[in-house]
Amino acid sequence: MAQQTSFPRQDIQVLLLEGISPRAVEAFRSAGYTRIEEHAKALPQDELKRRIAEAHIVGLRSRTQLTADVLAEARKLLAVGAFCIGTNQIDLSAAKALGVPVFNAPYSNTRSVAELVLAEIIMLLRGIPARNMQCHRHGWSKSAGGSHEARGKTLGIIGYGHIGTQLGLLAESLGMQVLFHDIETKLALGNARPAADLDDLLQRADVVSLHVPETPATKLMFGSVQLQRMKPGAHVVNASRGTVVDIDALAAALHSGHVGGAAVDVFPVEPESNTDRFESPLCGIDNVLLTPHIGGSTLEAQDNIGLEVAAKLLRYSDNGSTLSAVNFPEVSLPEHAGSHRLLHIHRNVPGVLSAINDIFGRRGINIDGQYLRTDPQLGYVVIDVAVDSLQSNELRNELAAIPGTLRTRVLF
Ligand SMILES: NC(=O)C1=CN([C@@H]2O[C@H](COP(=O)(O)OP(=O)(O)OC[C@H]3O[C@@H](n4cnc5c(N)ncnc54)[C@H](O)[C@@H]3O)[C@@H](O)[C@H]2O)C=CC1
Ligand SMILES: O=C(O)CCC(=O)C(=O)O
Repeated sequence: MAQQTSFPRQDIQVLLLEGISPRAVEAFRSAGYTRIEEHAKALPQDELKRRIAEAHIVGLRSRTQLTADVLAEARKLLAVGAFCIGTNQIDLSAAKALGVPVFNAPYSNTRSVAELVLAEIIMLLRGIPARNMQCHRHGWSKSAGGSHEARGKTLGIIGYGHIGTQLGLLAESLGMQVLFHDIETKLALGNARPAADLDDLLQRADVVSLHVPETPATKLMFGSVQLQRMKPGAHVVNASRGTVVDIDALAAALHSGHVGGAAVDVFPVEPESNTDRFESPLCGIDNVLLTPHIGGSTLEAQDNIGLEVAAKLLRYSDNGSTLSAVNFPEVSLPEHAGSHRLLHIHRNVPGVLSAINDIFGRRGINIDGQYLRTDPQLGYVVIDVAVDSLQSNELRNELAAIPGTLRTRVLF
């Protein structure tokens, strides 16, 4: 049976996990949403299943694993907000098959990551991680050995998207030469140049920085073969995803001295909470800067993300708009003052649209506005009609009975 979910805002349960910015909470409250449950960290999977069963809107960051298994429990779920850039922690296809759009913040922490990486590049080129450790151990090694200016060095960026391009511009302002490699053809900003291929980049870069998403193609894309192709003594930065780099191979290349240093923010296995122990083969290697997945963790970025993703969730919940959803046909909708708005999400099979229109035709109801977007799997139809609440509920019941329907909703 298709899900039917239409109710007042104060009945909508919002579940916010992983310490999402108070700006998001304020946004929900000022829009009239009062049932907001906040958690400072990710929930264990069993607890998550119990909590998500009650939730209409879920907000998470990178730790919560929204698997198909968990989503199967989410019977009331309307939408998911990833309060970050990456959405690899969410089974997007499973969410889509349930008729649940997922929204994220594709730019709000871009600058924070780029700034951190830029700082790390300077630190690595100066050999600061090891010198810092020596001083902590009461050592003193005042020497220029292995210490270099960033000016004139070559930065190789793998994944020239939002973060990669920002980083490239910042690095150029230091006088670095920027080379990049991407699977897509990208407009080179500033004086950046595309490398002939990944090997070409690896052979020429003094620092290699990874900025690709986690996909099947990027999993372990950076292993012993790629590390060996790097210039001896060159540095590696990974602030993308922990699965992209073979961390054991990186540890071996650091121990052998072939890689000069590394800065790593993301790990194949990350602690679930700040009280859990962090383990990595990179622990204890002096010339490695380790950070606890905080590339995007600045107050500025978190506030911006809180506002951006909350606004997208509210717009979908109040207005039906799916603009910038990452797994859903995108519909940008006007306001619907004076009419009831019926939302119909269905599997994209033949006959659904004519079945929808038949319902209104049979009842002699004039449609004020109709919006339709489909992709190969899913159809999303929005219908504005000037009817009363009784009629809109009857219409919704009829719409929900159409074969292939996933979810229906009425917005008043
Ligand atoms: N450490 C942290 O706290 C943060 C980490 N991230 C990670 O950084 C990643 C990149 O973020 P954005 O730049 O905003 O993403 P983006 O989507 O703008 O850029 C990614 C680029 O990688 C390219 N790409 C994809 N597969 C590739 C491959 N196999 N080889 C070469 N290039 C490939 C894409 O074509 C695209 O240009 C995110 O997906 C996320 O996983 C993002 C924000 C914060
Ligand atoms: O801040 C977070 O929890 C995750 C940041 C991140 O990795 C992302 O935005 O993709």
